[in-house]
Amino acid sequence: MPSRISDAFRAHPVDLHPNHPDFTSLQELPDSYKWTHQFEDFPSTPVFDSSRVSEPVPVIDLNDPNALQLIGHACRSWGVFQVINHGIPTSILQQTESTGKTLFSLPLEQKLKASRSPDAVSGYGLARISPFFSKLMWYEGFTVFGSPLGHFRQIWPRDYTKHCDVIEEYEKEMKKLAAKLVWLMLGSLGIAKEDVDWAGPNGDFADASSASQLNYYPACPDPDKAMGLAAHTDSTILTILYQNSISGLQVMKEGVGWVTVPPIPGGLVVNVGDLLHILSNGLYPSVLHRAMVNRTKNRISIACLYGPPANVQISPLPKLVSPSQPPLYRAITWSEYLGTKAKYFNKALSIISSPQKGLADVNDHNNSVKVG
Ligand SMILES: O=C(O)CCC(=O)C(=O)O
Ligand SMILES: [Fe+2]
Repeated sequence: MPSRISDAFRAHPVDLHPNHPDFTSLQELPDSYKWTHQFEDFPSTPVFDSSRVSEPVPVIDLNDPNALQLIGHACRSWGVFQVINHGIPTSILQQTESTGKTLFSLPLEQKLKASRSPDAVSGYGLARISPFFSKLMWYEGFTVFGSPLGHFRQIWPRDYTKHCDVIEEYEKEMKKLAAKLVWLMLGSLGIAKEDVDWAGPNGDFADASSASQLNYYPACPDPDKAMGLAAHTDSTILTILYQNSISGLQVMKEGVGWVTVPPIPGGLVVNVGDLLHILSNGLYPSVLHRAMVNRTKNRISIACLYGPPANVQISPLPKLVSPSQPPLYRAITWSEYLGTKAKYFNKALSIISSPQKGLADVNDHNNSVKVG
């Protein structure tokens, strides 16, 4: 059983590099990138009820005195919301975006110097979820877990320190915001600091782990047939996503279908991840989401993937369990969950459902089905 985050990935290597494309050289969408409804793994065949017009994804002002209730409602009914007045200086978000842009604009051979090795977490490469789909995604990404120094030195032999500083500052701010959001999300369920022993003596989640995921979706010659990042839920407690001004993120709203989350100036998207789904005993569903691409514009997004210390057992919080609400999931560490996700992808939550009925479901794997 993996005891560290990196061990979870080492146990499930994903070989991503041999055919890494240079998107700038492709004038037409190759067949291997064409996602169509004819393919059974096309992940966007929602049960779409066109008679129901969706409300927009909630936008919550963190200075609003009702923020706690609004967050609770958003988590329960959407599993996602946007926040404004979150306290992260715009300059930090802009500088991080600029580092991302600089990185992805480099020639392919330069980026490949920082390739993520098959059994590692950090580095440049395709989407980690790629092996679960027969079609390729119009996407490139760079994951930072721990220090980016080694990779950044390869990419920018001269000015790597500048970019390392940007990422470090971004991560520091994001971790602060993430801890605040976790308490708001749990607080809206009546959970107090003393109910979460791994939050640390000050309740500041000092031992929490996080990774930064830079996502890049180059302009695409045939965006209606392409997929940026296929439908998935995040294996986190929560994810904070910054998107540049180009729209692309969509979330699945039950009974409605895919709903676009439009970028709002200064706003950040907050996703409920699988581990919060578990902690909340299913009250807050992890949100199924995907990213679409654009014909003329390059899109960048930056995700802060926030989780607990790697070895803490995560299970439905005792306050949310009762004889009428038995625990839906067994206890699991983040490392172990990442290993389960790497193996079973969107079936991971049902695999750890309690009592262990999930194993029987493994064979009817269907990527379009929301788990949990
Ligand atoms: O680019 C986006 O909008 C989504 C990114 C995402 O889902 C992720 O990084 O997990
Ligand atoms: Fe995601």
